[in-house]
Amino acid sequence: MVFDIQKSRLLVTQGLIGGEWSDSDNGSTFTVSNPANGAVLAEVANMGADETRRAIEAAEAAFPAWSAMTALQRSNILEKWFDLIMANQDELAAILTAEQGKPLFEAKGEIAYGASYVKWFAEEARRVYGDIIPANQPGRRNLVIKQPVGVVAAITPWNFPSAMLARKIAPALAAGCTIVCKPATETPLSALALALLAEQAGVPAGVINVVAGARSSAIGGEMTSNPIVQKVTFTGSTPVGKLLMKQCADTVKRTSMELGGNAPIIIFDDADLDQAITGTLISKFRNSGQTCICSNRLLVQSGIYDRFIERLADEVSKFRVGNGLDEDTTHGPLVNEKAVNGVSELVESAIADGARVVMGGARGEQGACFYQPTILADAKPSMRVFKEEIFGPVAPVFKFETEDEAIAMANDTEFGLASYIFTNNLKRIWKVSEALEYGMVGVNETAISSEVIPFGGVKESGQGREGSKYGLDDYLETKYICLGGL
Ligand SMILES: NC(=O)c1ccc[n+]([C@@H]2O[C@H](COP(=O)([O-])OP(=O)(O)OC[C@H]3O[C@@H](n4cnc5c(N)ncnc54)[C@H](O)[C@@H]3O)[C@@H](O)[C@H]2O)c1
Ligand SMILES: O=C[C@H](O)CS(=O)(=O)O
Repeated sequence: MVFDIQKSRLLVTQGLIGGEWSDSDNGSTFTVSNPANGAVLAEVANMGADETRRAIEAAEAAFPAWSAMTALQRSNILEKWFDLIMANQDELAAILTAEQGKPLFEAKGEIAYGASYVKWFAEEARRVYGDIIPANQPGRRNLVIKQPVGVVAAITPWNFPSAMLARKIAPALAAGCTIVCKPATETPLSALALALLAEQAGVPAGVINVVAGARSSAIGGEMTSNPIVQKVTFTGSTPVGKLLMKQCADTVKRTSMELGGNAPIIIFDDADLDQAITGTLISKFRNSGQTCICSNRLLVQSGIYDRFIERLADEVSKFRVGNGLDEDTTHGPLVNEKAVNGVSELVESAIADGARVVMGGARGEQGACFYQPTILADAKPSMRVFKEEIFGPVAPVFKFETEDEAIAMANDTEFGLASYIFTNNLKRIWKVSEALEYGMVGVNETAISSEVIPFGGVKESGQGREGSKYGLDDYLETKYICLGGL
């Protein structure tokens, strides 16, 4: 059964500032619509710099009490939040699919994935240890303690509107920080629903604040310039990430950046072809190709090139593209028409440069936000689809001859987020994994994300890690205390 989100008590259209749900100062709103059919879902409070400044001040006011709580007290509240998210998984998923478009089964998976970070950091909260360093001089003790950085600002993307936010709020609160969040303009409803459940879990007023708005640069400008904000954590495109880093420089804020990708999936002649096809379907077409770790370039060794394309086309032809709220849909729309135009332009450019359309290659007939699942053969490194993040259901397949050629092709990009290799040669696994300039390498597996691993990239894919035992470091400062005169 699919929830009617208009009847959902989790459908919130106001921002959250200092524990108060409120309209924008000037009463303006912005429209959130369903990309599958253009239906208007809600009019949401269109907040800007003034509301953001008040939210930052509310987070500052809440910080002393929240950071003074014991780790166990914060942990217990995060555990309650986890329980409430999972108890409302279906309703949250329906809201997510309605505003973002992904199929319901993927949305349910995303809700559970985001919740797993809440549970993980509820546990990690209780393990923020310090050190006692052996004295290098008599009469003193060298102590190291970890303290929360303070007020955090978080800006998140539309492609995982629930999980990307949970992946930031959970470690921030676990560390003792307070936070002001700006969800993507396309998908604010998932963020607001999460904040409502956090309030019900007992997160005190001002600890979590959410300012949604179509004036992203105004909100971001306040977040990056306000001296109260000690850290900005951003997930989104590399160009916006670079802009935010520059804006943060004037007040030397700490930043965590989860940015764009251009993942290679390298399939060697000796790969298990069934495994490689399954891995490609997941890594290329999940969320209709709108994930930061989607395989953007399929590098296939010459010996299995034709067989791989044939097998992949056979599987892709089984997709059922449509409205994510229809339970038999396997792949939904792109987030908006602008995204479809971008994907279409990249495909047309590749075709003009010699790529062969094996299947798809045109806009979907289901509606303005749909693009057909597409496979392009004879793709070349000179093409835009090799250099640019496609962010759509398009699989350009490139041929290579040797291991060294594959490594060189894979690393020929300014991005460095995820990469994948399929081979059963142990020596090759080590050589290629260590040679790839990426933050993450999947070997014979592409479903590599989880709360227990350090998610993040190198080069222009970002800095910092989310999840894992490393994930709290981004929200903690290390303080050295020299205890003398002993
Ligand atoms: N590395 C990761 O974990 C990860 C995860 C998801 C998405 N992404 C990347 O995000 C991109 C797609 O998401 P997107 O289209 O939402 O990215 P985007 O950069 O356009 O927007 C991301 C967020 O930034 C906001 N924003 C845009 N301009 C801003 C400005 N000037 N000041 C402040 N905020 C601003 C948007 O409203 C949104 O909330 C892709 O490049 C994808 O690879 C990366
Ligand atoms: O799009 C980016 C997400 O981080 C992908 S994942 O859901 O974490 O794998």
